[in-house]
Amino acid sequence: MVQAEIGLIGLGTMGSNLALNIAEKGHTIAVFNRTVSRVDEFKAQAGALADRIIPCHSIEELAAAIRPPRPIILMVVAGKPVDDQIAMLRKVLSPNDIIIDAGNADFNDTRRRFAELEGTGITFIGMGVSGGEEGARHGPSIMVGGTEESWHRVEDVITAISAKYKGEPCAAWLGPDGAGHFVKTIHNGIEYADMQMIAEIYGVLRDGLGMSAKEIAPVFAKWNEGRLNSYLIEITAKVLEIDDPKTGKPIVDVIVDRAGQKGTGKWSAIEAQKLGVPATAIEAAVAARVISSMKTEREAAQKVYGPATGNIKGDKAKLFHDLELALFAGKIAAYAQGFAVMDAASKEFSWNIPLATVSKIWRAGCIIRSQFLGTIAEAFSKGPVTNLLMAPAFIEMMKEAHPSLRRIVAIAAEAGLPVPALSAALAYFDGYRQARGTSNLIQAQRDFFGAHGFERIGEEGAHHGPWGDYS
Ligand SMILES: NC(=O)C1=CN([C@@H]2O[C@H](COP(=O)(O)OP(=O)(O)OC[C@H]3O[C@@H](n4cnc5c(N)ncnc54)[C@H](OP(=O)(O)O)[C@@H]3O)[C@@H](O)[C@H]2O)C=CC1
Ligand SMILES: O=C(CO)[C@H](O)[C@H](O)COP(=O)(O)O
Repeated sequence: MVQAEIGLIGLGTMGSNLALNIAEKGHTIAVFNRTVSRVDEFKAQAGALADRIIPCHSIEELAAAIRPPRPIILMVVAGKPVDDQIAMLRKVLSPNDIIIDAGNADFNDTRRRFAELEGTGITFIGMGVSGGEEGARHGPSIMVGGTEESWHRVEDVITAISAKYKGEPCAAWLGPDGAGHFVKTIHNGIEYADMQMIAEIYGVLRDGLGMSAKEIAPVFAKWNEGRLNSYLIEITAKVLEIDDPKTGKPIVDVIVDRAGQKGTGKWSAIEAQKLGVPATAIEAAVAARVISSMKTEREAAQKVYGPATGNIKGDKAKLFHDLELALFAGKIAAYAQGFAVMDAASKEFSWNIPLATVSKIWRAGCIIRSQFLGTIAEAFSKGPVTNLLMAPAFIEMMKEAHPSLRRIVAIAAEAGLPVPALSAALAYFDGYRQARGTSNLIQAQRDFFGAHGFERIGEEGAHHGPWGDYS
């Protein structure tokens, strides 16, 4: 009987494409899916690659079809399904076999799974995969967490299936236990911020300037040729061009303005808060998706307060230039936040995440791939970076772009158009570059009502204010 070199459980969007990608790279792969009928259907649709696919109708059959030590990829919905599959696998696997959770997992779950599998002889890898359907099929960006030894055991196949940036594989070992899934989570947090800021600019163009989807599409297409060049800007231009076959209207105009979310954005915001790192653009993007889901309440509130005034006036050429730079400045702030969160987590969990490598493996394959990530990679390659806002290349870019961000946030506020992620990015930048902020007043308030104490300028130790006569 032909023995597969690798196995995969979960033939959904990502799993089926990843399995085809693996088969295409010359590996025989055994596959299993909860809904068992999908397994034969998948082989039947695999065309020329079908010979390298072994369909398995039970977990026992899957284990028997793979040559030990067995590497098995899980590509199922996050949470309990992953635990259920691991529990099933534990009954049929042997010491030295490797379970690779390639879904989007909460890194806290990944850490727990590492602990639960310790001592069983089974190796566990938590692996983030990004690139959507197309990436999984032809080359995703892959973020691996686990022991370095376990990485070397799967390195050949993982690098073979990954995207390549100028020949370099977009796959890397990023540290032990939850490091890979943490980095994938923050990738998605940044993805949320990127997408939200693009949507906010679209809102200014649509509701502030009254432009149609067809008129907005070339604006993004043009921006894609410059500093904003990225997969998300590219697909935004494409999406805005496409018509709905049912109505003939632009497809975006028939889609309900309620965004879904599966958890990674929220996990990013939660972990940033836990680590004490401001990730306000990411948080704003998560909150914006939540507000978007409150459609009925929003409709009622618009009746009470009226719609945004919109109707932005002024020099169009100057406005478009400001919009492009505002998006760029917001992007710099959001990435600065995301990388700061990863840096803090790396220190907190002693992961030693190579941030230069992270930016390098995000240059191709993943959803946030962009020209900009090349500049980030260069900044990290030159040495430690406290915050991207302080890296020389970014100082220049931010100096040029932040006045535009300021103007766009002001114009949008005046017109009543919500730009929460761009506003958060601007406030973060303004807070970060302000040598004397306003927390002296907060310290005074805290000491007044709770005797919490404060530091005095130029003096050591804790101090209290002369509140006695006033309280
Ligand atoms: N779609 C994307 O762009 C990306 C997704 N991911 C992540 O990849 C993973 C898979 O996503 P995707 O392929 O999009 O999802 P799909 O919904 O297309 O497929 C989900 C898969 O999970 C299986 N599954 C669901 N519930 C269970 C369960 N209780 N027990 C066993 N198997 C179960 C499904 O089996 P069945 O056929 O029986 O329902 C199916 O094979 C997720 O973690 C997702 O977050 C990561 C990067 C990109
Ligand atoms: O990981 C991904 C992309 O990188 C997935 O597409 C994920 O589902 C996106 O998150 P959400 O569904 O919450 O928008």
